[in-house]
Amino acid sequence: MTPKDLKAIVRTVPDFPAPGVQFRDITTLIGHGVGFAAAVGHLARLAQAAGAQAIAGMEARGFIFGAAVAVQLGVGFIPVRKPGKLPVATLGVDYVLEYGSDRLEIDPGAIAAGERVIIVDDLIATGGTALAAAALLRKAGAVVPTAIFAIDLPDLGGAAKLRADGIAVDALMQFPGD
Ligand SMILES: O=P(O)(O)OC[C@H]1O[C@H](OP(=O)(O)OP(=O)(O)O)[C@H](O)[C@@H]1O
Ligand SMILES: Nc1ncnc2[nH]cnc12
Repeated sequence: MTPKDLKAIVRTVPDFPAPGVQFRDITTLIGHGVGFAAAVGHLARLAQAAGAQAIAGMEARGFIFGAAVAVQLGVGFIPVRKPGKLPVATLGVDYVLEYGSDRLEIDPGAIAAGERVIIVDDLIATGGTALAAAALLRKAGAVVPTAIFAIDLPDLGGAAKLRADGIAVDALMQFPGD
């Protein structure tokens, strides 16, 4: 299936989780066996082209795509977690979302110095989550050249912010758009 076919499977839910937000829901995409496999295949090709030595994914939706991509490439997966979940001393950062704020944490021991880590997530909106993840991974010694998303919401400016921070951005589809 092409990225355009995949876009037709993503569900849009208006006014969730707050009035005015068009929620781009991947539940319908990952529930479609052929579509999910195709999405992971496209993301894995992009991550391989970026020279992935490891994949990092953000809890929770980033785990779905990131872990699948890591398995497909035969590289390790680094979980970027919501607060209080990791059983070791963590590196953490607070960040702002399209509809709230949160905190991300990683185990710094999960990253080898100079390792080329590619970020994979379901969606980029304001870029707050991906920038926070990149900052954490870099602090732990990783090189973060590229971030890859199933969905980009370019009007919210996240991809542009990542590029300004020196991170290449790839996505399978954009909303709104063709
Ligand atoms: O570019 P941003 O404005 O930071 O938004 C994108 C992030 O928002 C969503 O996660 P969310 O924090 O809603 O958590 P979830 O994966 O647990 O649903 C999505 O999965 C991205 O990680
Ligand atoms: N509009 C949106 N749809 C789905 N997930 C999101 N995360 C941040 N903004 C989002």
